[in-house]
Amino acid sequence: MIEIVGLTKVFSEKIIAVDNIDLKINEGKVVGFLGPNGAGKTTTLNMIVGLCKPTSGKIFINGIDVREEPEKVKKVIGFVPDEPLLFEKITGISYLNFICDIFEVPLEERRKRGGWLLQAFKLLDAIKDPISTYSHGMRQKLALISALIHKPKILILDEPIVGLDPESASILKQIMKRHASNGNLVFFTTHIMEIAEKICDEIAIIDKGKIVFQGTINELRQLKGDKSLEQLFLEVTKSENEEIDFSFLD
Ligand SMILES: Nc1ncnc2c1ncn2[C@@H]1O[C@H](COP(=O)(O)OP(=O)(O)OP(=O)(O)O)[C@@H](O)[C@H]1O
Repeated sequence: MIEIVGLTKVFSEKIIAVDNIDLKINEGKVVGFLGPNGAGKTTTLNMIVGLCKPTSGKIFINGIDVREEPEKVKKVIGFVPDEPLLFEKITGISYLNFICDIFEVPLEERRKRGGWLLQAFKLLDAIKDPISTYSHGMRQKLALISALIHKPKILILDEPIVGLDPESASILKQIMKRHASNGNLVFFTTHIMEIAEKICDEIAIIDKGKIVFQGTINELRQLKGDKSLEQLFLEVTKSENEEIDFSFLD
């Protein structure tokens, strides 16, 4: 479980990226984190995984305070940032082995699970090549495989589907759902409403650093009416664009 209490991140006097948010995310669920550009999604994820220090507030992973026992927490987390930084000079397989060593994945397990993941994401042929030769999508897939290889109880993904081809995107969505139904937790950001609608058990919406909704899409519809998720999102974040005069483009 992820429990966030009064979490705030202030970058400067003018930039309050995350403003006193509370969130509770339970295992067994795929939870989408939605919000306009600059709303505070990445900053929140970076604080959860310990890459960014909160100004105030607490984050608990399975009851453990992230700031007090960072190593213990990191062991149960699989994380893919929005722009994964991989070592360019080494091969994909060296990188994957390096990750397996850090997470102490047994040899048999890394062969089986790694082999399955590499095959599913069609990365087997390139795994012995240097990462510097990989396309953007291939890097994304290697980062995803690295995040999944140690069977993390908590999977945190920042815009994981952007950049993947349709087949890989479909496989990732199925893995996310399966991972959650196996009792794990998947928390991910997306701007694509169809993806949220298709795979999320719950969504949390952040706007200008504040949580404006958390619950199921059906609960949001009960509150705001039977509309498309895109329309509901625009209403909740007050970003409807009716005042824009598109005839300018004619
Ligand atoms: N290192 C930083 N220093 C200063 N300001 C930052 C820093 N990182 C993020 N911000 C600011 O914090 C706010 C939240 O940014 P964040 O990246 O968390 O948003 P986001 O919801 O992930 O946006 P997007 O959907 O565009 O990726 C923005 O105003 C951003 O400019």
